[in-house]
Amino acid sequence: MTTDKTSKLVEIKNLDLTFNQGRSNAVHALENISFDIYEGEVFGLVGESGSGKTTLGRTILKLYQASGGQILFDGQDVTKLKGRALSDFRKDSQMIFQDPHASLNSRMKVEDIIAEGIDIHHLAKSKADRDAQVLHLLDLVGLNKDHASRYPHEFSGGQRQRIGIARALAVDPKFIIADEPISALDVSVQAQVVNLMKDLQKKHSLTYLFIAHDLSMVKYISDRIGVMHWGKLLEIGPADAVYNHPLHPYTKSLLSAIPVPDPEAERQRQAITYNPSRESDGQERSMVEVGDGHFVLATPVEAEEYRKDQK
Ligand SMILES: Nc1ncnc2c1ncn2[C@@H]1O[C@H](COP(=O)(O)OP(=O)(O)OP(=O)(O)O)[C@@H](O)[C@H]1O
Repeated sequence: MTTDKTSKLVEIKNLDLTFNQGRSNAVHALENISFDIYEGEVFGLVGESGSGKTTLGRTILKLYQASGGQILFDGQDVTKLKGRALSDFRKDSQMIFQDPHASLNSRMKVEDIIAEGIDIHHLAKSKADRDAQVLHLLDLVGLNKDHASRYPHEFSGGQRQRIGIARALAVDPKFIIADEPISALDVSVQAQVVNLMKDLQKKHSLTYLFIAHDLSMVKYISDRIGVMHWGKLLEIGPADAVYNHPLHPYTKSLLSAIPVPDPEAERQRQAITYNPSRESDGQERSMVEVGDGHFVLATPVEAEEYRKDQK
């Protein structure tokens, strides 16, 4: 995978979001999140359920309003987009959802689901052009023309996710947020869908934010990985570094939960329990670069410990 480290497609600066602000049920879902996603990069975002991954994705796409901070897309402040610029942003950034069953309108034919964005953004010159685009998209995702006139319930989970991918690709986007795109699929088809997404990313020079809780699959598709917990980014680094030399105890704990295929290694695998007390001790922490491009949320003292740990 080639990553152009000079060109930032998405810049997230000190992003904050509190749901139900000022009420007793307030949730601080995003806390001072800063990171960039480079053009052509796959950025994997991992963390357990409730850590804020979906909220972060939806906030980047302007589906939720941030309480503070800034999001730049192609250098433009997302919160300030209006009119034509907003419409372009809506076309350039697409989402693939976790549950392909719930996210596809069951009363629409596949061709109309796939062509939704083409219609909204007036990207077809004629009905024949629209049909041709749909056929091309079906082919791209490994489906065929006979599938165009069918309904979502006639497909398997993996095929439905392929329809969701074709729908996202239909408008020729730059950026795709895939929110746990394989979590709802049978293990046997998960790798096929990830491989397809990887191929398409290369072919179409796409940039992905790939959200998942399973680090093993994320490692396979991502250039860099960010680890989230309780609304905070705890660690960011090259995929290999985060996977092979995790720094933050939370990342270590996440990794230790992954089963290993080798039975002997699996027998010896010890799950590490994470003690989150350091996250609520009131100490000020910032992202510190401990290794090459490998950052961890730490106090100066902890940063030293992480540096030693790395050696
Ligand atoms: N619309 C909302 N209103 C209020 N609270 C919300 C809303 N959406 C999410 N939350 C809360 O924000 C926190 C982060 O949720 P989020 O769905 O972003 O986590 P997640 O990491 O994507 O989890 P999952 O893997 O289960 O989707 C949770 O505590 C959740 O209950």
